[in-house]
Amino acid sequence: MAIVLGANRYGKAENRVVRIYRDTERHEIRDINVSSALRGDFADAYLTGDQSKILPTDTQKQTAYSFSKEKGLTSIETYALDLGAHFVDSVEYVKSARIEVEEFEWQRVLVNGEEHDHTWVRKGQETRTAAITVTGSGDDRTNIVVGGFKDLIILKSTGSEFTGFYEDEYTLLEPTTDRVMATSLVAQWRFTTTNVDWEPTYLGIKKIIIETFATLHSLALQQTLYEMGKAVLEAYDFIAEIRFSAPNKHHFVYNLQPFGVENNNEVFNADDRPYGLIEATVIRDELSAAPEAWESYTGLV
Ligand SMILES: O=c1[nH]c(=O)c2[nH]c(=O)[nH]c2[nH]1
Repeated sequence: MAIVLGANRYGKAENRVVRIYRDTERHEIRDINVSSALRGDFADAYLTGDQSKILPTDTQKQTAYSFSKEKGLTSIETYALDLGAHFVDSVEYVKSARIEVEEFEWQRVLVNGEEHDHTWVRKGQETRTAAITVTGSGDDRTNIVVGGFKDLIILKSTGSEFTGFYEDEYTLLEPTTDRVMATSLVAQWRFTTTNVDWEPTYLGIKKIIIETFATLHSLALQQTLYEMGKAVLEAYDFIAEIRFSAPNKHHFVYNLQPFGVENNNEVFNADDRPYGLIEATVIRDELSAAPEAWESYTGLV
């Protein structure tokens, strides 16, 4: 019985294209995960290793990024149709193209009740957390409460820079005065009392953190964390300390120059790893530490 090549297709999976429309003060964002797969006259590549009919998956990737600017990314259906038609129409060996797109939705943050021009949180709620430690009884009773949240995904498309950093012989990073800054924020704060109106306090702290992220012209994620913590401690005298863990979700400007396409901070590759991980505690220095407050049991909180 003969052995033959059956169904086959190939392409580039999961290109993380972020397109910012920034022609006016009020930016728009489209954030997608796009994959392309081609079927056609590709048997030679499998059977003999002849690649002469193969449009590289790298080329498919470049096209996905460039089309977000050349054709625009205002609806994923049109974008996907444009991309698919391009592969089928321009490469004679391609008989069909499948384009799959996931779109991540973002919601504008409110600052003083008004929609912000260039800061969003990812749709889908963050997870609220609490960890308490009760020790002793009667007059010896202590209650330590830590509130917080995790997975608050927040992004600003301008108002962030990173310059003037220490450089050595391995430094390649170029300074930038205008970049996308995004993180999946974890924040935890320790209360000095249990006499707290928990619900409005949670909402109030979250609001301060989001508003500070949006409005502070950031010189680094480090500075943003400190200013967010400081603002929370200034607003709530019963918070002793706040801790942040913030992965720097890098958005690298995609190089479209080889295709003669201008990219003025409009098309980004949202890289998932490696990521910078910036952590900080902001604390009132007159208060004693409470190390047991931070001894995680599950690792979840
Ligand atoms: O806000 C930042 N802090 C850093 O420490 C850092 N390092 C880096 O490469 N990019 C950034 N961004």
